[in-house]
Order: sequence, then C-alpha cells, then structure tokens
Amino acid sequence: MPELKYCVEVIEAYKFYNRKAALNKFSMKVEEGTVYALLGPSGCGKTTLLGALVDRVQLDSGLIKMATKSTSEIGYMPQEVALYPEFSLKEHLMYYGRIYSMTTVAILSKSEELREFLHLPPLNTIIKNMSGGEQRRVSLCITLLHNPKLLILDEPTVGVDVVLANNIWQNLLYMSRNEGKTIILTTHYIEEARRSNTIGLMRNGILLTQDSPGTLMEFHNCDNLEHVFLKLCEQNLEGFDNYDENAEVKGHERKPGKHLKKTKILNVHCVSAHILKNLYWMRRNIPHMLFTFALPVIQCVLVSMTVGETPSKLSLATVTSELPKGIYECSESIWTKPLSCDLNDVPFSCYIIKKIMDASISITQYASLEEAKRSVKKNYQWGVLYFNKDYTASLKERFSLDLKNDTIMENSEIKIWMDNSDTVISGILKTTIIKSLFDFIGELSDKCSWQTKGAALPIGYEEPVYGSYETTYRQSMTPANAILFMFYFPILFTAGALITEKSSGLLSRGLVAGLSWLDIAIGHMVLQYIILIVQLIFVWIIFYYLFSNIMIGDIYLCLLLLFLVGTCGMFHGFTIVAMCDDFTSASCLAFGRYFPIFLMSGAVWPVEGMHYVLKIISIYSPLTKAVEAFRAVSVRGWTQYHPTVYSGMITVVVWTVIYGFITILFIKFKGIKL
Ligand SMILES: Nc1ncnc2c1ncn2[C@@H]1O[C@H](COP(=O)(O)OP(=O)(O)OP(=O)(O)O)[C@@H](O)[C@H]1O
Repeated sequence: MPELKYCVEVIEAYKFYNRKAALNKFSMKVEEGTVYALLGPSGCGKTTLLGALVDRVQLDSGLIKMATKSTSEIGYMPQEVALYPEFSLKEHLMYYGRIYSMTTVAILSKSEELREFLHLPPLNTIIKNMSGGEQRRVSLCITLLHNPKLLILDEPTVGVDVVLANNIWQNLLYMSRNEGKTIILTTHYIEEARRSNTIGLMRNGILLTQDSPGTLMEFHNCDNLEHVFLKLCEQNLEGFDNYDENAEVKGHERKPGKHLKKTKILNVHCVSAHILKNLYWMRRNIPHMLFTFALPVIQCVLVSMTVGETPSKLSLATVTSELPKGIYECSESIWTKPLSCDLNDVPFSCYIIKKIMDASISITQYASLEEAKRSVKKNYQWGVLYFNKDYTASLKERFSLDLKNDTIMENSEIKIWMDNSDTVISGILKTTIIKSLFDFIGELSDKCSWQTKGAALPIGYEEPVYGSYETTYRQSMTPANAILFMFYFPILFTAGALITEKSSGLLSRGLVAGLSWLDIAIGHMVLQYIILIVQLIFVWIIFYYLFSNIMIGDIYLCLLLLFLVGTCGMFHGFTIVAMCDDFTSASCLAFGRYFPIFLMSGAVWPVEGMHYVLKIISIYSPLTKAVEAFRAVSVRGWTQYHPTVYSGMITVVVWTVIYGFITILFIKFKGIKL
C-alpha cells in the first residue's frame, strides 16, 4: 500500500442540500502535524466539510482519504458547546472516557492534566455555573481526552474574548508542534487564522485557494489576509460563469462510502457509558424525575375521580295531584318502615318518590305543573314527574289487567318532562326513575300478591355473563385508560429526553465519539424501563387497589400487556425523535397523535359506533386491540389463548416493530444535523 502523503485529503467533494451546493468540487490537503484553518463566511460550507470528515455527512460525490482510520483517533469539537448544563466537568469526562473505552484511572489522570493545561475550574464544577469561555474550553477538553491524533474543531474561538481566543490558539499550536497532532479548524476571524500553518479560503462551497499565510500574501501581493480573500472573491465572481452547470449531475453519479472504520453496532463500553450518563441525569434532575413518577399518579387519580362515577345531587320537580298537600301528606311510616301491604290509604306515588329519593335524587314538590315546568326552564330542576290525581287507583286497575281501558292506562302513567340538554344526566335520571318504579312494583308482587305482572316490562335481566349491572362507566373505562397511559408516558419521556440531546448537538457529538444508534437506544431503554416499571406499579395500585376496578383475570397477563404497550410507546418516542429536530415539532407530533389514537381506541365511545372508514382505521390503530384484550382479561377473565387477547398482544408487538422500522428509515435517510 503506497504511503499516504497527507494526513487528510479531500478530492472533488460535492454535497447538495435542496439542489444547492454546500460543497462544490471541493479539494483540500492537510499535512500531518500542522494546523489547517478553514476560513470563509457564514454558510460557505465549513461545517458540512467537517461533518463529512467525521463521517456524519454523506457526500454526494468525491473522496476523503485519511491517515486516521477510526473515530477513536479523532477528536471532534462541534460548533455549539454541546454539554449537559446540569452535569459536572468530571461527569462529562467520565461519560466520554467510557465511550473511548478508557479506564477510570486513565480518565481521572488525563482529566487533571487537561484541567491544568486548559485552565479549567475544579472537576466537580457544574457546567451551567461556568462562564461561556470556560464551557468552550470544557468542550475542547472533552475533544482532547482520549489523546487523538487528529483534531477537528468547528469554530473553537467563536464568541470568546480575545484573551481566551489567544489562549486557545497557543494550546493548539503547542499540541501540533510538540505532540505532532494534526488540527483542522474553521473560523470566521481572518487575522487569527494567520497563526496556522495552512489556510484554506472558502466561498460558496468552493475552496478558492490553500497555502501558508505568508505565501498567500506574497503571491497575491497583499499585506493582509483580508485583502487576499477579497481579491480571490472578485476573481471567483468573474469566473463564476465558468461554474460547472452539470455539477449536480456529477455529484449524483456515485456516492462515496464511509472512510472511517465502522463503529461497532453494539459496544458494551458505549452502552454502559450511556447508562451511566442517564444515571447522572436522573441524579441531577430530581424534580423532573419526581414529576415523571407523579404524572401517572395525578393522571390516574384525576381520571378515576372525575370521569364515570354516577352523578349525585340531581334534582327533580314533582307534582302529585293525588296528594293535594304534596309529599308532606305521605304517612311518616313510609319513610321509615319497609313496604306494608296495607296500602288502602297510602297513595302509590309516595312509595315511588321514596324509591327515587333513596337513589340519591332530591325531590322538590311544586303546586302546579306549570310552575314545575318553569323550574326546569330556569335550570333549577332536571325534570318534572307528574302523578295524576287517580294515579294509585288507576295503577291498581292496571294491575288487574284491565289494559283495554285507555283512561286507566293514561292515569296510571307517571308523566315526565325532562331537560334533555345533557344526555348523560337525563339518561341517568330516566334509568333511576324506571328502576325505582319497577323496584316498587316488584316489591308489591313479592310481598302482597298483587297482580303486577301486567304492568311490568316483558323482559327479565338475569345474572350477567360478564361484569355486573352495578358496573360504573369509570370501571368500564379503566382498561382503556390504563392502556392509553402506559402508551403515552414512555412517549413523553423518550421524546422529551432524546430530543433535548438531539437539538443541542449532544447526540451528534456522542455519535462522532463512537456511540452507535443501538448503544443510544439500549442505554435509553434501561432508564426508560426503570421508569416504566415504577409508573406501571403506580397505575396498577391506583386503578386496582385504590379505586377497586374490576380485575378477575390473570394479573400477570395484564401486566405483560401493559409492559408491551409501554415498549410500543417508547418505540413511538424513538420515531418522533428520528423525525423531528426540535422540541416544538416533537411535542406537536406527540400531542397531535394522542387525540386520534385516544378517540379511535374505543376509550370514549365504542368502535361499533364510529364512521365505517374510521372503524377500519381504528381496528388497525396501535391501541384498539390492546384495549379490547386488556378488557377481555381484566373483566371477562379470558386467557392468552383467546383470539381477542393474543391478537391484542400481537398488534402491539407489530406496531413496536413498525415504529422501530420507521425510526431506522429516518435515521438512515434523514440523518441528524450536526
Ligand atoms: N441539514 C441541512 N439541510 C439543509 N441545508 C443545509 C443543512 N446543513 C447545511 N445546510 C446549508 O448548507 C450551506 C452550508 O452550511 P454550513 O453549515 O456548512 O456552513 P458554515 O460555513 O459552517 O456556516 P457557519 O459559519 O455559519 O456555521 C448553508 O447554506 C446551509 O443552509
């Protein structure tokens, strides 16, 4: 193999973003042990080039040759400081040191050495308590930690004062001269670039020239680099007509492969580094962790206490014409004693009203029907019950099966006028009134041998096959709530934690340092599963111990289903992270997805009542079958061998795989911004 002449050589590199060239036939050569400053205005393609050098930007065409073959021999410093504000300097160095497979002793001794070299504060200083300049030097310190041969630094002096910039330059020159390191850096500042061995002047993705600062000034007959740059820009503008029109076509002819040795798909050091970093994060973010654990408690308690319990303190107006003085005329014994068969003097309306009042509905007596109706219009009452003056007599006649007599039929009816504006409340009142009436009729027939069958509905509800007639709406909603919560908590945490790292450049920095996506995913999953298990325990205790919802099936099967749903939520979180670049778009996507999935899961309204198109979508949506499966196990006691149960589990697993696949596609084709 012929000996490589340069430490880094870029040959005719092209990179296009939205048909615009960020690198246009770009070529450069960097000699070993030198400082190479890439100089150019904002947006000329400097970061893109550095990204290509560290294999984070895929060139459309061209070749990169490097004496350095692995990421572990490169130290990359991104443009943003890319640090965890709440971590200490030592925690950062431990994290990156582990990624580079260094021992704890080696990390600590190198940390101390670098701290002195870069004049950094003590190792236990928290990053957010450091000045901007100190943070930038911490970033450089991380870059130097594993003693790399090649340093790639994106604007190391941007935004720092002159003294600090001078200090950084001194350090860089020292390392190149005395330690033989090759340093490639980008800068906007022309004068500071004078101190480098070679300057590459760049504009619109093109390298205008490269040489030593002295040679450039001499050759172009200028006394400073600014004039050289302006002169070259003018020449470049004149020659702009010679711009290669077919550059884009050429650029797409062949895509070069990666030039650095592929990071291991799974590296134990990297996974342990990521887990360690997550543990630091948990320790440093106690309020956030408390909120993460408090969220399921608050949500479950709130939903159990607000939705689905039968409304109480509802009130109805009554007009009882058979009692001229109203219910005050009802005998005292009716309110205190059980039903007696000696009913001769007691109007039936008294008993029925008592039954309704026993069902926690308050009754207000009105003198006339008009007055009672007015009270409903004024929103004082939810409805009017009207008992005819011949109500009791007619009901007795009705019991005698004289059903052909219209007057008797009419007079034995309780007339009801309802405020139907709230269908839930009016539905509850209707059910209560009907139940009270039939309870009364039932007691009459049981205890007093009255012929009441004719007045009863020809229907008999026997012992339910599953559930009970006392099941509240809250209880029937619980399977859906448990599934939805266990899906959404992991989405929120995964997307929240990783998007912050992605948008601040931390993920990108970790990837350049040697982490693989799988290392990141596994490191995150360990933390997420710890949280998921705690959340699962809270959800379970609140729903099934505190609020005594129905659980007659296999508890372990239910827990397994919730665990699978949680995993699916976490993978959905990964998809969001892969698709979005910032917190705003990630939260829009997460919340935008929540409502349709919630509605289509059948949690609020049965799937059978949906529009037929949505019904089809609902069946294939991630949670519908899981909700059915959870309900089947918890309320019906079905096992994993029942199709409803295993199809629910399979759907969740399939969706987890789909989310994983979409995530991989996005990572592969969209990549991650440096
Ligand atoms: N991921 C991306 N998607 C679309 N366009 C991009 C992307 N990254 C860079 N660009 C575009 O490519 C061009 C070069 O960008 P680059 O960040 O490399 O410039 P730069 O010289 O580093 O700028 P600065 O000095 O301001 O950091 C710019 O026009 C930029 O908008």
